[in-house]
Amino acid sequence: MSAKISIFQALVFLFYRFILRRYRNPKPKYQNGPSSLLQSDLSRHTLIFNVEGALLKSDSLFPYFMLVAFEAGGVIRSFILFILYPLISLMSHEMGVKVMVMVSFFGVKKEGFRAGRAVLPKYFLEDVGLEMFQVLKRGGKRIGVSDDLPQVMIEGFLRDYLEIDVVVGRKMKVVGGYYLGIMEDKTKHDLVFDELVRKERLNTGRVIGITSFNTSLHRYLFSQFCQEIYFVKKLDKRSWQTLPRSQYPKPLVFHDGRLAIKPTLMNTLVLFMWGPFAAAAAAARLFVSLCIPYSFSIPILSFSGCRLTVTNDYVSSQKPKSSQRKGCLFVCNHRTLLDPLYVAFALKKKNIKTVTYSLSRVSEILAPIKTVRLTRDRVSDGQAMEKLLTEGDLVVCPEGTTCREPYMLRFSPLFTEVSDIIVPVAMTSTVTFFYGTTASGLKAFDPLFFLMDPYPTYTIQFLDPVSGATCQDPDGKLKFEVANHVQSEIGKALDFECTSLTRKDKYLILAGNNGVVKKN
Ligand SMILES: O=P(O)(O)OC[C@H](O)CO
Repeated sequence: MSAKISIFQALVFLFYRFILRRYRNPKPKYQNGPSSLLQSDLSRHTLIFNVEGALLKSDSLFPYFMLVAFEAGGVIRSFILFILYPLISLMSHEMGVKVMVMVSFFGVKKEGFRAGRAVLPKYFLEDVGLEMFQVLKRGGKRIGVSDDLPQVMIEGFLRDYLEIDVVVGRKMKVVGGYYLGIMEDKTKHDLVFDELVRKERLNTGRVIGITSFNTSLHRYLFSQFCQEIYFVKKLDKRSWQTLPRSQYPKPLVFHDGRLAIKPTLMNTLVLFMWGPFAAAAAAARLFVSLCIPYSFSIPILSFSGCRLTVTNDYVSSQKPKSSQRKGCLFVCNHRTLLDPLYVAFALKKKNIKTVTYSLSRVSEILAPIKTVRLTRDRVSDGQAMEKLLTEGDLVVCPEGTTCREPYMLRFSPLFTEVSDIIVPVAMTSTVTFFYGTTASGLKAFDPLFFLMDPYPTYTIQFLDPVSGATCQDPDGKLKFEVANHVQSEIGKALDFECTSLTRKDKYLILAGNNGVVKKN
């Protein structure tokens, strides 16, 4: 009998152990760096990683909150965040984050908040550690969790650009459509995370956690549900390389925001110190370019920091006889609204005209060359361009909108029908502090921001002329072929990738509208 009981007891014990193993959390295996995962097959595993602790290389969240403060709140708000930083750095990590969230988000309209999708992805991508990215790429399912960053700041970057399946950031409290500047309670956040990981555990059974030593909350939660936990040390991060642009899962073609520099503490200090000089520089440069003849203004502007390099000068004698009666049609890729003006500088000609689409009234008034608005009606726009060509040289940017990155948007083919000779112009423009373009901001400030930069730089390359599509084109294909050819010639000259993206695509991503400008 006693033998029978002991067999029964052993069976119960075995069963109990089986149940325990299956349904209770086994002790997780703690590992040091996640690099050993590079050798394992993770395709059936779920990887849960801490965004700020294990994916981003930098230790400071200040630049990201500064971007929100500057782009969504304005200069004064960003200045407040900057002067509060010494105090913030004396606070506990949690309190510091709370203050940064409050300063950057308080009173910002939820509906109009686009920085998370349009501005931050560029800066987050430039901060991703290559080693960690390679580990994540191997995972079957990837879950990104943040203990400190609001969901609205990380969701766009993680989902749209890194293709992370689930993102769990901190939710923000909203009253009357405006952010209160307070994140939801941590315990609520923990519950969401807890629930998610529990489900994941039941679905896949194999959950690996990757976090850092600093995130106490996730250390506890990760240990509850993950079979293996990997810890990233600050020292590991320092040796990580940055994810190169060529390995971005989705290319970063468009981004918005005025700041062209990551606002680290030091960069922000420099930006605020440059502020008063920036306003003076913009005013002086504007005056010089409007009121002084090119022969004098060009050297003065270059002395003030505006740089223009013309490679492969355009020789007007290249112009063939057939177009002698007309002006020359210059077709360029579009970097800023000042492209046509820089073509005029390069040619040292003031009598040059351009057609525009979404130029603000202020920019039209300030423009030292004649600008004519397009209507997006093929016939009347074509006639307007032909008329302008009879008056002299014309600059056209057929992308219809600017692009900051090394990509070119689709070339609208209308320009091919108005001239039998086209001069492609390859342009690049670089800035140090401020972008002179915007999709969702005030376009009237575009030229000012460009001129406020310490070294606004342009490089212009005149390419060999190509024939237009003014001759017989029965099936209407020629104009597209010519437009694509001009695009690819410019692309080759600049080493830019040609895309079929349009103005509409850009505005949908950055501003949530289709980029159509209201007639006024
Ligand atoms: O970048 P966008 O859309 O403001 O385009 C600027 C162009 O100069 C419009 O004609």
